[in-house]
Amino acid sequence: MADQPVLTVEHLGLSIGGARIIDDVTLSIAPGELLGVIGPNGAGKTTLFNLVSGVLTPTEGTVVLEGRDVTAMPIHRRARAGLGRTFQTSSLFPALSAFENVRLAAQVALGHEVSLFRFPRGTDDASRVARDRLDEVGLAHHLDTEAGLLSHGDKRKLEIAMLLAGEPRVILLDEPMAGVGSADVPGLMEVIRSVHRSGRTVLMVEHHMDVVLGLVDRVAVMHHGQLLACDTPAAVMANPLVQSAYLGETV
Ligand SMILES: Nc1ncnc2c1ncn2[C@@H]1O[C@H](COP(=O)(O)OP(=O)(O)OP(=O)(O)O)[C@@H](O)[C@H]1O
Repeated sequence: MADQPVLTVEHLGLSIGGARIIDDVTLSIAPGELLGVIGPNGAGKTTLFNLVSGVLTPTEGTVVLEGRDVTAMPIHRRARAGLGRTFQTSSLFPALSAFENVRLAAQVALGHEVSLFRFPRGTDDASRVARDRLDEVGLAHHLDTEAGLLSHGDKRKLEIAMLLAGEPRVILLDEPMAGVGSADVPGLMEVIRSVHRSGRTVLMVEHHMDVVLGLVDRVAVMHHGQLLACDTPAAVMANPLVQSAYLGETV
C-alpha cells in the first residue's frame, strides 16, 4: 500500500458568516512527497493550512491522516498523531540557547519531564535528539547561541529542528521564508530539501513562487478559496487558468 496517501483533504469547505473562505478543496499527499501550496494574496492558503493542522475546523469535508479521520481532532492531538507544524510567528524561547530550545521540544515529544536543568548538555535521550536535529538543519555550530541572536534564516532552521524533534510523519511548513533575508533563502531551501530527501512528507505554504517551484514535487494553486490546479511545477506554470489567476503578478 505504498501509494496510499499519507494525508488527504476531501471536499473541504469553510464558510464564515456569508463568506466562502475555502470552497470544496480535495487533494492528497503521497508518502515522501513535498507538496507546495501557492496562490495570490487572499487565495485561502493560510486558511487551508489551518484547517489541515487543526487550528480551524471546516464547515464541510474531512481531513484524513494515514487513513484516520482527524477532522474533529484538536491541534495538539493531531500533532501527537504525527502531524507537525511550524508557525509564521516564532515559537522560540529567545533567551535560551538553540540546544536548549530543541532539547525542550524533544523532552515534550519523548514525554519526559520538561526541565532545563537536568542533564545539561548530557547524554540523556532529549540531549541526543537535540544534537542530531541541530546537526540535521546545519546549526551544529550554534548549539550555545541564544535563539534570539540567530539570523531570521537560522531561527527558521531552529524551528524546523524543534519540529523534527517530535518525529512528525507529516511536516507542515507555514511560509518558511517569511521575514527571511534573501541571503538566507538558499540555505533554508537546502534544509527543506534535505528534510524532504530524508523521506519525510512535507506540505508547505509559501508566498514566494520561485522558492516553491524550486523545491516541490507538485504544487497546489489556490484562488478565491478553490483549488485551481494541482500538478508538477512545469504543468502548473503552463496552465492558462493559473496564468490568468496571477495576471498582474509574476508567475
Ligand atoms: N476569520 C475570517 N473571517 C472573515 N474572512 C476571513 C477570515 N479568515 C480569512 N478570511 C478571508 O479569507 C480569504 C483567504 O484568507 P487567507 O489568509 O487564507 O489567504 P492567503 O492566501 O493565505 O493570503 P496571503 O497570501 O495574503 O496570506 C481572505 O479574503 C481573508 O480576508
